Amino acid sequence: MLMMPNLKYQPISETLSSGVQLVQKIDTKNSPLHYVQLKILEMELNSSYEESLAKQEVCIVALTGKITITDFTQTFKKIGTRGSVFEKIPTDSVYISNNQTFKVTAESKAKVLIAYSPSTRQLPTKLIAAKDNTIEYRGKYQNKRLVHNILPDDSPIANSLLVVEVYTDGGNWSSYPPHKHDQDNLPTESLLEETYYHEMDPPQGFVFQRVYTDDRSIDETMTVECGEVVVVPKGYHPVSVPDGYNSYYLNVMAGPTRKWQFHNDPFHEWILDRK
Ligand SMILES: O=C(O)C[C@@H](O)[C@H](O)C(=O)CO
Repeated sequence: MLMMPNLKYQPISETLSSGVQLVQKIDTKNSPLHYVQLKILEMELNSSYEESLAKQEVCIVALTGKITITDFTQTFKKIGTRGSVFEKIPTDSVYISNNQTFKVTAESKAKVLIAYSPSTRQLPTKLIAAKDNTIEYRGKYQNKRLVHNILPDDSPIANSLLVVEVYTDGGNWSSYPPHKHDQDNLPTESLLEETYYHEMDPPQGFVFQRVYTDDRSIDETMTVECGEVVVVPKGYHPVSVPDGYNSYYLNVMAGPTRKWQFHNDPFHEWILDRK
């Protein structure tokens, strides 16, 4: 019998050092993913987190609060723009390439997301300022969403990582109509694994996320609560948001080629053609 992989991760609470809590950790050991890894840290004022990278690049996102990030050559002081992700304004991030050491220091209470992907080609460290995020309004009817592109596939900053924030208001659907990107078959489709870090406003809210493949070897419909992560090793991955609650999620994607070329589920693609 085929075992369905674990796709949903509840928050954890692991003290890494004084004032630094690890609240999410997705890696190749606890998930079915090979290209995407993730850590989320909750940091108290003046606490710090240091890590030496091997063959991985990172994108460090100041989800909330102010932080200083250094790779010990360049330092980006007091970056981060918001007290809550639901202020719906872009934030600052920093890209750091493989084989480097970085340190994050909290200049206020802060929540920090670190996205990882395998990398062996050194690239310059870069600040991805809030003002450099491209903002997109996608969809119509109950399929509207707001997108902040932090590391889109036309950005030359990273080797593999793609990072995007998506806001979906109550009563709407996003990552919809359902699409997938699990075939390394460009220009038709790219292979990108994906993670969803979810928050809801107000925080007692929930969303539904389905992950399914054409052959239904994966077909999971999950109730997802604030702070949880859903991983998408393959398959379609739509999200629906109940009335009264607004949804935020941050997607990290990576795969063998840094191109987001998705394939819509042909049964539901007609949704796009409505007048
Ligand atoms: O447009 C959306 O609804 C967001 C999705 O595209 C999301 O970023 C994703 O599924 C990427 O594959």
